[in-house]
Amino acid sequence: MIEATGLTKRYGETVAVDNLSFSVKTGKVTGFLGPNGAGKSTTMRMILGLDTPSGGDVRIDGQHYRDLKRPLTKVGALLDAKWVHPNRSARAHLNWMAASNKLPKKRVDEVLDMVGLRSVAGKRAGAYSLGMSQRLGIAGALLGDPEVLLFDEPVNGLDPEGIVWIRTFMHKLADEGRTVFVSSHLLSEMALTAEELVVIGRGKLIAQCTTQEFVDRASGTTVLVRSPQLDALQSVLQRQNLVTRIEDQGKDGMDGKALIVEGDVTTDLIGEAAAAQNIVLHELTLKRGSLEAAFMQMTGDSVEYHGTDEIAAVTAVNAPGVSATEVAAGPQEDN
Ligand SMILES: Nc1ncnc2c1ncn2[C@@H]1O[C@H](COP(=O)(O)OP(=O)(O)OP(=O)(O)O)[C@@H](O)[C@H]1O
Repeated sequence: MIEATGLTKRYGETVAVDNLSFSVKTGKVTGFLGPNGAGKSTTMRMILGLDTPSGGDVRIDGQHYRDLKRPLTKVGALLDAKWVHPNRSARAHLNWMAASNKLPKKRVDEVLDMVGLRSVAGKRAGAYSLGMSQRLGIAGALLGDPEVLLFDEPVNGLDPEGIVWIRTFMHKLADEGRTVFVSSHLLSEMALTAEELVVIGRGKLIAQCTTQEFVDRASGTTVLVRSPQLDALQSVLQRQNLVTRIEDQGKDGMDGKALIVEGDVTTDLIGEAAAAQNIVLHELTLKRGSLEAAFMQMTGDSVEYHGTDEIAAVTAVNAPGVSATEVAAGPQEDN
């Protein structure tokens, strides 16, 4: 478990991380999301004791990184995949890491097997592709068999096969009961990889919740209905105070009119309302928002212009019954 409380980092006038509090749970993959310059790398560096906080605190299972007796056996990290001497082989690099951290040499072959690099372990690391370098970085992070793993943008620049490999590997690590904290810009990838999210903007917390909650709260769900009696159905639903609109989604000259029902409605409710009036339905589909849409909404204007009120927004986003639209919109400004 990683726990940050009021974590702050200033670089001169720049507040890179601003009173940030969050926790990262054991046995799950937690995604760390935020626009460019949001403060993700700075936060990770503070977790690892590479930067000193200007204020607040971050602990790993109750301890500061600097107080860990054998840090690599507790926390493994991949911050920069190219942080390897280019003339060293992968095996020599890992042997050096193992020796300098008093870890058993046999562990080197184990981690090489885990990341699938054993057959190329004698090659110069400088000749590795980005995907191979990422695997080597992950092997280094796993060397001490740590409970906590931090990965900064591990899928950046990888091809689809590499991305799927990393995703599957992270799930495996979490299933083994480890704490996996991973930052990424690739939101659709995070939607598949992370069960939990910590979302920040301009150094401040925007949301901490499950990925599904984030998407649902920020972009909500709508229901799409196709029916030969759309107008009649729309009248029925409007009488129930539901917000509806008719969209033409037709292609190639086909009539593609569909009724879109907004808000937190269920397909059950609409199906039953239609049945009660003997209205025929051809399609009834629940449409969930995407992580991209939710992210844009949550980190857009609210971050840019309403930064000082985000802590209130976070409290609100975690409160039941508060719509994410209200949260994302933030307080009204008096102009
Ligand atoms: N050593 C430093 N000196 C001065 N400013 C810094 C330093 N490191 C980071 N910053 C600033 O702090 C802010 C947060 O940077 P950080 O790299 O942590 O963000 P990030 O979320 O990781 O961004 P990205 O996704 O673009 O890597 C930025 O405004 C950055 O310019």
